[in-house]
Formats: sequence, structure tokens, C-alpha cells
Amino acid sequence: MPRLACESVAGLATVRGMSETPGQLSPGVDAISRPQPSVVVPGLRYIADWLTPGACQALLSDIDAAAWSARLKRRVQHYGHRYDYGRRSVAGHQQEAAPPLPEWARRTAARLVREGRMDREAEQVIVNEYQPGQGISAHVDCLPCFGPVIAAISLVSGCLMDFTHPEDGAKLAVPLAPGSLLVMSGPARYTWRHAIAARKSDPGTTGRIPRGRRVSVTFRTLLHPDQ
Ligand SMILES: O=C(O)CCC(=O)C(=O)O
Ligand SMILES: [Fe+2]
Repeated sequence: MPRLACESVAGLATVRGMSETPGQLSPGVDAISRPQPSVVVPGLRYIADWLTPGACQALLSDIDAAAWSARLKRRVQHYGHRYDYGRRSVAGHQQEAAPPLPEWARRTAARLVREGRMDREAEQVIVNEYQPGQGISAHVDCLPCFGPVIAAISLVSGCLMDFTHPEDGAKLAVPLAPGSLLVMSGPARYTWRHAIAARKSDPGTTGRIPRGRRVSVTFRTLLHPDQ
């Protein structure tokens, strides 16, 4: 049963045990300032401003210079190993190969290890692009495929990510600002489901906040890297 907690930092409601720094609010994500009783999702950490605006821009140019796959409703790029959404499995080396991690992804994976956020460099990276109205349905990242920590960077614009506990129905909407890092481990990775509602705006303090294009970059280790 998740603990209920409400904590206010500089007038902002934050999630105890999750938010490391209140950070600067970016335009379009003032949902974060909405005072709300906070549900604690153990194992969830939110780091605002993990990337500077300049670093976000550089990362985005590298991403947009590469080819996107349009097989899903949203566009994606898979690196290291291709993830098969239908079978919920990682393709082995013999199957459809994914391009190796580009330099920007290796650099970021190394930083995640250096900062102690992941214990090994990610072997698999997925870039997701969400246009307004697009989302991702509630899920737990593949348990037999991926390691104990999933890290996700948000770029370009923000959104709310909804966490739901499958047994007691507890819910937490986490605003993800551009430049932020979200790290899921423990119950946040293994038990709670996460989703992004397929809608064109998110609720904010002063009304709905229209969504813009959002790009996320997710880093995972493989449970069976030699497969
Ligand atoms: O877009 C995100 O931040 C998360 C994407 C996600 O949950 C996934 O790729 O499994
Ligand atoms: Fe996920």
C-alpha cells in the first residue's frame, strides 16, 4: 500500500522520495505546480534539468538526423537490440538487427552509470516520438527482457505520465518536463504501471496545457545480453 504524502517545496507540490530538485519549470509543464496530495511511488526518481536546453537541442538534432520507424502509431528508433512489441521480447542478434548505440547514446549511458543511476551501461535504447494526441498504454516494461532500472529523458515538450498501482488502484500523475530524467527501479519498475494518455492537452493549474511534440529516450540493460 503506497504511503500518502504531501510536501511543498518553494510553493510546488513535489512527490516525497521522488523529486530530487524542484528545478525550473518550463513553459507548458506548469502542471507540476498543481498542488496535489502526492502518492509515493517507491523507486521512482525525477531529476529536473538533467540536461541543459543546449544539450537537449544537440541530442534532438542527432536523433532527428537518424531514421525513424513508423511501424507503430508513434515513431520510434531502436538501438542496440530491437524490441518486439507484439511478442514482448528482445530480438536476438540473429534476428532483425538494430543499429548499435550511437555515440550520443553511449555517452549518456556512461553518464547514467557514472552518476550511480544504472549499475551497468544500457545495451538497449528506444527513442519515442509523441505528437499531440499520441500516448503509450499502461504497461510494465518487459520483465524477462530488461534489467532492474529504466531511465527516460524527456525532450522538446512535457507531458503527464500516469503511474497506477495494479492492486490498490493508487494513481500518480508525474509531470515530465523537457530536459528531465525519470528513473524507475524497484516497485516503480516492477509493480506500478506507467502510461501516457493519448490526448492533446494535459490538466494544469490554469486550465489545459496543450501538448507539443515530445521525444523521449529510454535506456535499458538486458537481462540476457548475450542472447
Ligand atoms: O515516453 C516515455 O517517457 C516512456 C516510454 C515508455 O514507457 C517505454 O518505451 O516503455
Ligand atoms: Fe515503459
